[in-house]
Amino acid sequence: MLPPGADTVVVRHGDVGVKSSHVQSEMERTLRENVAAMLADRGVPGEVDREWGRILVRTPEPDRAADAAADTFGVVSASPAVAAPSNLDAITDALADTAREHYREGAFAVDARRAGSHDFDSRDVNRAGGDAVWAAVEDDFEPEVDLDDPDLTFSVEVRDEEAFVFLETRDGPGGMPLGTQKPLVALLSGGIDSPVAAWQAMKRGAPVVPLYLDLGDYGGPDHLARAEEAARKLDAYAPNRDLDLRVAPAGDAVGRLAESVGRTRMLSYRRFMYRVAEHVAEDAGAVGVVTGEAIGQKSSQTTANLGVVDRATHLPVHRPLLTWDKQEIIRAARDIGTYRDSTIEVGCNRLAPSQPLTAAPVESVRKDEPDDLFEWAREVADVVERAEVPRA
Ligand SMILES: Nc1ncnc2c1ncn2[C@@H]1O[C@H](COP(=O)(O)OP(=O)(O)OP(=O)(O)O)[C@@H](O)[C@H]1O
Repeated sequence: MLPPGADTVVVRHGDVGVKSSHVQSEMERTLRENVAAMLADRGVPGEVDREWGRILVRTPEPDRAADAAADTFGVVSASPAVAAPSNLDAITDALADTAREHYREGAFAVDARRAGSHDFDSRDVNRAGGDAVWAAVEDDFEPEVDLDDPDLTFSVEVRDEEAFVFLETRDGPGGMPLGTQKPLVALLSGGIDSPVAAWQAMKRGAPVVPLYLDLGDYGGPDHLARAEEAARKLDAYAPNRDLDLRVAPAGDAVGRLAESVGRTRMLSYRRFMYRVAEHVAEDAGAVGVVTGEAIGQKSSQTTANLGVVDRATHLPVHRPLLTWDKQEIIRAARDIGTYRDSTIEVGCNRLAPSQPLTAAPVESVRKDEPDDLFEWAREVADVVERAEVPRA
């Protein structure tokens, strides 16, 4: 619900506020750029300013602008609002106009916050605002005040020169502005988990370089399409970043592993995958790898085996979903829009041996895997290609 004459979106951010003033200022600058990029990507007109620990979007389309802001990493919430001069008369006028437009029944409250120097305080705004709302509607119905559980809350934020009146607060993803961390290579498969993991890393400010290993005969024709679709969905959260999917042709290497390695095959495959990711990271200036692995989800993801596969790379392997249950992951995938209903036959399943080891000693994994496994990884990384992902 928008107040009449709504012309601004008040955007709040969270973690940014706990940094030193220099870091905070940098982060706010990045957030401002990202909100502006999100608006531009969606064709929403607006000017984005930074003021007193808030981002303000001045826009003729506050509804769409609030949605765009609420999809931007680092944003805690966004409220489409009408701006008024910060004096009691102007604020109560805006509240009365808003009440006439939207207050039809039930109980209401006025919830004011104030910062800066004024000759009134927030209790004065609550009192005068409450009277104004009451007077605006009392000829039509009997208004009621309920400060604990109102049906409609008239919110007011008063700052030095301006005040903002709004009725709703849309939740953003929270986290930190994208670009405030160094990038990570996101291993993106055609599955449900890896896009959620990449999104989580992005939410904490790290841009991702999406990497897909094309498993050739061990994959499936729609795996690549799935990975591309996931990259496209992620790209919609980061319009000013390069989220083209990088595709590594790993079919030959995987075929050779299938022929030559037994019960530890999946671990060698994953060690190979991390090595490819490491080389791609070096080329892209990324400082780590992010995957959708979770403890115990597969035999290669036991606590013991995660340790074995980590030894293949000097880069940290980040696993945001490490402790998540599948249902939580599915819920998150639905929320962020990367969930695909139909399950695919995963290439890894075709590659998996019938009796994989759940706690393989790293020495025996190394002994059984081809000596030149990591050379294959280098060769594959050298011919990685970009699949340009058309915008969503
Ligand atoms: N072909 C691939 N290309 C890139 N990354 C992959 C590939 N296969 C697996 N991964 C990475 O390894 C992680 C664990 O692999 P696993 O076999 O459990 O994935 P999956 O079930 O195919 O897909 P997901 O984990 O995305 O649901 C994935 O979350 C992903 O980060």
